[in-house]
Amino acid sequence: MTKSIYLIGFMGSGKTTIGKKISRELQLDFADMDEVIEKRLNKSIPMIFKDKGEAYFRIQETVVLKQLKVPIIATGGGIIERSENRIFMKENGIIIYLRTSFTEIQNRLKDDNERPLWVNGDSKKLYKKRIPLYENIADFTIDTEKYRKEEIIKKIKGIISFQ
Ligand SMILES: Nc1ncnc2c1ncn2[C@@H]1O[C@H](COP(=O)(O)OP(=O)(O)O)[C@@H](O)[C@H]1O
Ligand SMILES: O=C(O)C1=C[C@@H](OP(=O)(O)O)[C@@H](O)[C@H](O)C1
Ligand SMILES: [Mg+2]
Repeated sequence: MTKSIYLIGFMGSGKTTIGKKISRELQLDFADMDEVIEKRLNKSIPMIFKDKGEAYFRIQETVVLKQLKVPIIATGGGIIERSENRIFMKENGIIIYLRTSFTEIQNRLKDDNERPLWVNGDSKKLYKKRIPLYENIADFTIDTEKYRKEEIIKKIKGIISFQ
């Protein structure tokens, strides 16, 4: 395993779920960036946003991104917000974009209250702003509605086996 696999995509696209499954099936180390940040700060994401604000969270994201050296990394949906994150992932990894329609995201996150930017603010506007950012840096794009989870995992396994 030379380069890390970065899973990117909007909130609810399945980065955490799929990343965990792949790491289990391939016996590869995995990191979910949100989990790493929550453990480091001993605070939930909502509490970090509430107590420290989004800007502070974004700084923590960049610090963690640059420190993580494991094969499979599930990023947070906003990792593409900062250009230094985009550049770092492009230079240090293989980027797989889990593409999901906004309607499907709404279905998956309808009861969610763990994502401050989903619960508050204009998530549709955020979605539209971010899609080009995901698309521009992706080395591979997988439609998470067109394929079942098992098929998504099989595709990612294929990408890993070729690198
Ligand atoms: N391919 C998929 N099809 C249907 N539901 C999914 C899929 N991937 C993830 N989910 C569900 O969507 C929700 C968000 O998944 P999660 O892995 O936390 O996404 P992310 O880390 O990208 O925000 C969870 O309830 C999860 O079970
Ligand atoms: O889209 C975003 O800005 C965020 C997505 C979340 O991760 P998931 O994409 O895993 O939900 C988490 O990093 C935080 O709530 C911010
Ligand atoms: Mg996640």
